[in-house]
Amino acid sequence: MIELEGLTKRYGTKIAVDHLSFQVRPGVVTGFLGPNGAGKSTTMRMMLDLDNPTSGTVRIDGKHYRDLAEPLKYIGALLDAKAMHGGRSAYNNLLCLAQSNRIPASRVGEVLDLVGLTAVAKKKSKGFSLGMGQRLGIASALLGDPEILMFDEPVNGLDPEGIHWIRNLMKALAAEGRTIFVSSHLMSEMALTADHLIVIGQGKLLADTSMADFIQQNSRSFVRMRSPQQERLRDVLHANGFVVVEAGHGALEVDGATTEKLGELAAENGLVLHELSQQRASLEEAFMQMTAAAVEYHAHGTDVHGGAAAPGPQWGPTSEGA
Ligand SMILES: Nc1ncnc2c1ncn2[C@@H]1O[C@H](COP(=O)(O)OP(=O)(O)OP(=O)(O)O)[C@@H](O)[C@H]1O
Repeated sequence: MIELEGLTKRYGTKIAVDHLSFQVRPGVVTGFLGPNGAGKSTTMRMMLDLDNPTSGTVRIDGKHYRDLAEPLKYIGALLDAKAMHGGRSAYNNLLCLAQSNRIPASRVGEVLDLVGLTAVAKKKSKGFSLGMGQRLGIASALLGDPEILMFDEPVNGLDPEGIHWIRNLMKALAAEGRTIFVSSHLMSEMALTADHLIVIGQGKLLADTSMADFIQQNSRSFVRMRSPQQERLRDVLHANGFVVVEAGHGALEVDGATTEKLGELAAENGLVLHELSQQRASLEEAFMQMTAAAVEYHAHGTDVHGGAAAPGPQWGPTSEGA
């Protein structure tokens, strides 16, 4: 368990992290999202005592990081995969880390095997590709077999096989009851990996909620219908009080209804349907909807909503009521 209370970081007049309070719980993968410059890396650095908070606290299983005797056995982190000593082999990089945390040398071979780097264990890490460096960083995070793991952009530079591997690794580690905290800019990937989300914007907490609730609360959900008898279908829907939007290509979009209800209504009226499908926005659309006002760096002349069909933004933290 990781607990943040009122965590704040100022750089001069800039508030990078603004009174952040949340908990990262064991047994699930928690995604950490926010637009560029939102304060994710600063927050993660403070969690690992790599940066001092201006105010507020972070507790790792109830303790401050600097009070953990052998921190790698409590919390493993991949923050910057390039932080390894390039002149040392993959094996020696991990061995140094293991020795400083009284971790047996046999564990080095185990984690190299786990991340698929056994064949290049003796090679200097400066010759590693981005993906290999990322795997080495993940190996170092796993070295102490910690209960808590933090990954900043872990799929950066990984090929599809590597992305699949890290996704399953994170899920498996969470299923073992570990606390997994992961940031990523790849929304499609996050949607497949995370169960719970912490979203920040301009250093402030915007959401602390389950993935399903986040998408539901920040996007429009509707049923899409197509029929060769479109006009009659529209009349029937109107007569039954539904709000119908013409979506082009002969499709109608109906808000606030289930596919069951609309299918039955069509059948009662002898209407043929070619399509009846529940549509829900993606995590990416929901994310852009929520963070639109908190984006620090906009590209000029670009619609940041990317055509997301959604009502006006909802502000303030959302919560599962946990
Ligand atoms: N050492 C520093 N000195 C001054 N400002 C800083 C420093 N580190 C970060 N910042 C500022 O703090 C804010 C948060 O930065 P941070 O890197 O934590 O955001 P982020 O969410 O990780 O961004 P990204 O997604 O782009 O990596 C930014 O406005 C950044 O410019």
